[in-house]
Amino acid sequence: MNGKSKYEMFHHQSPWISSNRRYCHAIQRGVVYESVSSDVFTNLAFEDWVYNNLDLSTTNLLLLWRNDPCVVIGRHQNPWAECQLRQLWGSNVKLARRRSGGGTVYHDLGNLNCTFFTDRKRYNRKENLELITNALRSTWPGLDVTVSCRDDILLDNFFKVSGSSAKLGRQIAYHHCTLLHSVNTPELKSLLHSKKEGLTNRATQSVESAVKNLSDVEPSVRHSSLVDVIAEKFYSQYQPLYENKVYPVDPSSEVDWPGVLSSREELGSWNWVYGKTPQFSVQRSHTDVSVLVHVHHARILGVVIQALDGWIDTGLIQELTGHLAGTKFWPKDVAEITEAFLGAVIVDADTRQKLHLICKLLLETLS
Ligand SMILES: Nc1ncnc2c1ncn2[C@@H]1O[C@H](COP(=O)(O)OP(=O)(O)OP(=O)(O)O)[C@@H](O)[C@H]1O
Repeated sequence: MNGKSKYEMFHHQSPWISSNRRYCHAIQRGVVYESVSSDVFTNLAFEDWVYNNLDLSTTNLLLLWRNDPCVVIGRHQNPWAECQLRQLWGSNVKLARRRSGGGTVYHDLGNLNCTFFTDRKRYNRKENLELITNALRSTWPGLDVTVSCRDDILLDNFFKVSGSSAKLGRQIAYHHCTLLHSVNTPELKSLLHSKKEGLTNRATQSVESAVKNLSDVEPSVRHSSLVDVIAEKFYSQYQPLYENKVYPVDPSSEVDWPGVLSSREELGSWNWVYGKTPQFSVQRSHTDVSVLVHVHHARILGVVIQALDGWIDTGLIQELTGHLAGTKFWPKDVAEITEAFLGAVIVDADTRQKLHLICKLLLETLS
C-alpha cells in the first residue's frame, strides 16, 4: 500500500469520496445506509466491498438491506443438506452462500437485514442486538423481544425473529442479522426443511427453530417503520447530534464502489454457491443394490455401487463409475452421462433393467 493507510488510498482514489459528494459522510462516527437493491448477490457483494475497502476506525456503519426471495447458506454449509433443492430449483427463489459462517436462513422482502460494520476492536454483537431489541420495545411495547445466549432475537422467549453471523478481519468486522417482520413463513419452513436421508456431512449444520413474524404480534410493524426506528436508535447511540438520516445507496454502482460487480459475479457463480460445499457423501439404496456417491467441491469424487455377488457384471459398473468421476454433482450433468451410457451399452433386458435402477438411484442422490 506504499505506506498509505487504507483510508488515504480510498480517499484519494475512490470516486465516491473524491467526486461523489453524496457519500462524503463516511468519517462520521455513525452512519446508516439503506441499499436500494433487492438482489441478494449485489447486497452481499456490497458488504464485501465495504469490508475490503473502508477504514472504519472512527465510524460505525449500519447497512440495512433486504432481498427478493432467497435461501442464504453459511460459508461452510452444504446446500444439499440444508434445503429442499428440488423445490428451490423449480421456484423463483435464489440460493446464495454468504461469506460469514453460521446456518441457513430464508429471506424475502418481509425480512430486514442489518449489517453492523465496525473497527475490529469495537465489534460487539450483543450491543448491536440490544440496540435492535431496545428500538423494537420502545416503539412497540407489546413486542416481548430478548437476545438469547445463541445471539438469536426471540419473541415471547420462544419464537426466533432474528439470527446472526459475523465476519471478523484483522482491522474491520461485520455482524449481520436478520429480522423477520412479514416473511412468507410457509415458504421458509418448506424450503429449509431438509435432514436429507443418507447424507454424511461434516459441514456446519443449521439449528432449526420455531419462527414468527413481528407483524403477527404488532400489525403496524413494517419495513419502513423498522428502518426508521433502528436508524434512530443507532444515531442516538453513536452520533447523537447528527440528523437521523438513512442514506440510500446503490450497491450495483461500479462508479461508486469499483470492483463490486466482479464480486457480485463471483458470489452468484456456481463455483461459489455450490462449489464451496465441504466434502460429503450421499447414499441411496434399493433391496438389491445401493449407490454411494462421494462429492468434493460439488464434483463427484467417486461412486461405490454395492450389490450381491453376481447381481450385475462388475465390468459394467466400473465403466459407469469411471464416466462419472470428476463430473459436476448436478442433475443435468449426471443425467447426460447416465443417458449416454444407457444409450451405448449393449446388454440383455434384465441387465438393462438393473442399470436403469442404478442410474435412477444415482439421480435421486442429487436433490
Ligand atoms: N430470516 C430468518 N431469520 C431468523 N430465523 C430464520 C430465518 N430464516 C430461517 N430461520 C430459522 O433459523 C434457522 C437457522 O438458524 P441457525 O442458528 O442455524 O443460523 P443463523 O441464525 O444464520 O446463524 P448462527 O448459526 O450463527 O446462529 C432455520 O432453520 C430457521 O428455523
